[in-house]
Amino acid sequence: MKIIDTDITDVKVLEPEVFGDVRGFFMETFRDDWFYESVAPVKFVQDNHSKSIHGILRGLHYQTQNAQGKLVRVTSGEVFDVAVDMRESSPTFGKWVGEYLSAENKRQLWVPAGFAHGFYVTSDFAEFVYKCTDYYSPEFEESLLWNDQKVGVKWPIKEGESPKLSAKDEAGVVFERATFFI
Ligand SMILES: Cc1cn([C@H]2C[C@H](O)[C@@H](COP(=O)(O)OP(=O)(O)O[C@H]3O[C@H](C)C(=O)[C@H](O)[C@H]3O)O2)c(=O)[nH]c1=O
Repeated sequence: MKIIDTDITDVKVLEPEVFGDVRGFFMETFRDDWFYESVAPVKFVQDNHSKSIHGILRGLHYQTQNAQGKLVRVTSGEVFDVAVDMRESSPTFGKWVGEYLSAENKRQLWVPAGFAHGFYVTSDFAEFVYKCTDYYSPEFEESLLWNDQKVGVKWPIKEGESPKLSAKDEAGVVFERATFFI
C-alpha cells in the first residue's frame, strides 16, 4: 500500500497494490497492523456502505462527540471526496482537501476524527464503502454546509448542474456557526 500526502498533514491517500491476471484483479484493502503502524494508531469498529446516483452530494458530516475517523473508498463509479479540517488548533483549520476516488483508481482516503467529510458523485452512480473508528451517534451529528463560502470547497459540479442533497444537508450550518474540535 502506497501512502500519498495531501495538503493537510493528517489526511492521506492510500494506493493499494493490485495483482491483475487473466481472471481480473486481487488487492488487499486493509491490514490492521500496517494501518496502525504506518498511517494512524486507531482501531475501526463500524463498516458502512452507501450507493448514490449521479449528482448526489452527501455531507459535509461529522460527529461532535464520538468523532469518527473514516477510511473511505469507492467500489463502483467515481466520487470527489472532501475533508474539511474542523480542529481549531490545527495549522490547516478551515482548510479542505479533495480527491477523486473511483473503482478505477482504487484509491482510499484516510480522514481522521476532527474533520467534516462528504462526497459528490461524478459518475452515473457510485458505491461508497468505509470503515469508522467510532460508532454512529446521530445525536452528535452535524452537517457543515457543502457550499460554505468561507471554506470554499471547489466541487466538480458542471455548469447548469446542482447537487442533490438530503434535507439535513440542505440545512447545514455555515462554518462560522459550526462546532469545532480542540
Ligand atoms: C451514517 C449512518 C446512517 N445510518 C442511517 C440513518 C438514516 O436513516 C440513513 C441515512 O443516513 P444519512 O442520510 O446520514 O447517510 P449519509 O448522508 O450517507 O451520511 C454519511 O455521509 C457522509 C459521507 C459521512 O461521512 C458519514 O459517514 C455519514 O454522515 O442511514 C445508520 O444507521 N448508521 C450510520 O452510520
